[in-house]
Amino acid sequence: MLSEILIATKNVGKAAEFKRIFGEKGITVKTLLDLPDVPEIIEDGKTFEENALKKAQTLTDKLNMAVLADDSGLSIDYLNGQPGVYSARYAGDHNDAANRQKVLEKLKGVDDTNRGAHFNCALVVTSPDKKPLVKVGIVDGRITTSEKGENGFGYDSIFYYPEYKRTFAELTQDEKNKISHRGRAIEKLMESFDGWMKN
Ligand SMILES: O=P(O)(O)OP(=O)(O)OP(=O)(O)OC[C@H]1O[C@@H](n2cnc3c(O)ncnc32)[C@H](O)[C@@H]1O
Ligand SMILES: [Mg+2]
Repeated sequence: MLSEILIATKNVGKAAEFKRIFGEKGITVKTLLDLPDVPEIIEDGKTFEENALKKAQTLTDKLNMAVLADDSGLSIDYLNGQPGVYSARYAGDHNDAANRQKVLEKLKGVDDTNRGAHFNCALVVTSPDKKPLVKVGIVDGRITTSEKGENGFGYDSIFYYPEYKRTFAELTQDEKNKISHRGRAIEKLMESFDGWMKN
């Protein structure tokens, strides 16, 4: 059984979600926030899967251990899938508040039926001499006209989840993890993880 995993992320919000989900399974999570000397990995892939693979494989090769990477983002129908893989840097530097404002600005005056959006998450685990394990998760919602809620991170306060009639930033961490793109991808990952590790 897995007892500790390194997650190739510097994102505090993601790290918190992974810690909670894996913690419940008795798995300790380390992230790049615990390893400040690891150099920046350039995310130049065209898909979430490509980027996640690059983040995980680079660290597996460097550290010779199993690594999980998450690449995720928001795809907006009205913007033909943007910001997509550019979600982190949509408004320039990685600035969550500026990114949200840019989305709200781009959708100004667009009616409710055309505000559909999706959070995507690609998870890749790599380990020395193994084929990578890849799982994806997606959740559908729509973009609000203003920010609502204080929880979560990134685009959560402008992502409305109709089933719960709240934005992701109005959900508790447990509510979000049950239905989020990341929560769904982790669930799928856990189903195959032990078998993959043994192979
Ligand atoms: O690459 P790492 O170090 O993991 O951290 P990052 O923040 O750069 O992460 P990504 O490259 O995957 O970019 C993801 C973007 O999508 C946003 N995002 C991803 N998951 C989210 C979630 O659950 N809620 C809100 N925003 C999310 C996040 O804020 C980033 O702007
Ligand atoms: Mg990134």
